[in-house]
Amino acid sequence: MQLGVIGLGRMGRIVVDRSLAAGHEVVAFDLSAEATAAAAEAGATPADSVADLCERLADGPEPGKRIWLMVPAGDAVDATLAELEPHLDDEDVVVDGGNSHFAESVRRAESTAAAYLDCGTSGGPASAEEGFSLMVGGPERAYNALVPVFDAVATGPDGHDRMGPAGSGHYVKMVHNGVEYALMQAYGEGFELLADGRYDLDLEAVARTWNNGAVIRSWLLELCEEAFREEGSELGDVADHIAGGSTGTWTVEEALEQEVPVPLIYAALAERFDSRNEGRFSRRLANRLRYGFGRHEVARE
Ligand SMILES: NC(=O)C1=CN([C@@H]2O[C@H](COP(=O)(O)OP(=O)(O)OC[C@H]3O[C@@H](n4cnc5c(N)ncnc54)[C@H](O)[C@@H]3O)[C@@H](O)[C@H]2O)C=CC1
Ligand SMILES: O=C(CO)[C@H](O)[C@H](O)COP(=O)(O)O
Repeated sequence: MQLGVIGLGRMGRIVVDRSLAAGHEVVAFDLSAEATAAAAEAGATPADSVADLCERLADGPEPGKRIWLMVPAGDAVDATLAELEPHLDDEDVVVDGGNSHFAESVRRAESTAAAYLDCGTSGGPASAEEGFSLMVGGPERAYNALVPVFDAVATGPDGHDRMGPAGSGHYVKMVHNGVEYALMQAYGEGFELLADGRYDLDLEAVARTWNNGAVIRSWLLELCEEAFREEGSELGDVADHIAGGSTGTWTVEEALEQEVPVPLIYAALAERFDSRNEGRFSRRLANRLRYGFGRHEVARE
């Protein structure tokens, strides 16, 4: 099958490489000429613009174009779709494999001439070898048409499925990320207690032991083991600062709208925000208020 891939960064390159390895033909484009050249070296046909990519796909053996977007979520997706639109018709399928907000995906699906698949992608760059987990939303016909590509990009046939109509793929991925936040927070709290608790522990050994048969074994726990192995039990100079947070924010916003309690996910998100604050105002105020009501000493910087 012939596939166009737009966006050849950490994730898009894996889509290219795994598709090529499965025998698909790939036409690749990135705003970065170096990224496009690197994909060409790996065996893809380079395109020098979105229009050029569409022309090269139009020459393909199967009717209709299949185009996978792996650009940053937000404006880049709309900008790419705006360039694609004059070249699209209802035989074409566009996949957005990035972390787009599900409501944006519904809007995009309604406004493009092509069949639109919103595809939540999990596994990250570490999945280059094994393949991703793909959560796909959109028309069944388009999903079925892309199955050979999904088989290649995912871990295999069990690594992808159609979740439901437009938006549902990115909706499931959004919730997946909320769960990811909560799991990271739970492991973080447990290891913090072990690090600051009664025993002088080798946390890599703890994580390794847990990863071998324990109820709480998981890939995230394997990544904890790797982090302690590479940084040490004290985590070396790793900063007390967590970036990102958009997908967790969306999960909490949606939970509020649906009136579903997600206190663990919210707590993990709040920890992220807190990590970016030096000297939390609320804590400073509480410090001062204890003097107000109890004449307790005010700690000062
Ligand atoms: N890195 C990760 O662990 C994961 C990332 N994602 C999502 O996948 C998407 C891509 O992420 P990454 O590959 O990590 O980002 P990246 O920053 O490594 O790569 C993005 C690529 O898109 C290119 N690009 C940007 N705007 C473009 C445009 N208008 N036309 C053509 N190319 C353009 C950039 O030059 C860059 O090469 C994002 O939505 C991200 O949230 C999803 C799951 C995991
Ligand atoms: O989707 C992911 C993992 O599943 C990506 O790593 C994503 O970039 C995480 O973003 P954030 O931590 O800012 O929500």
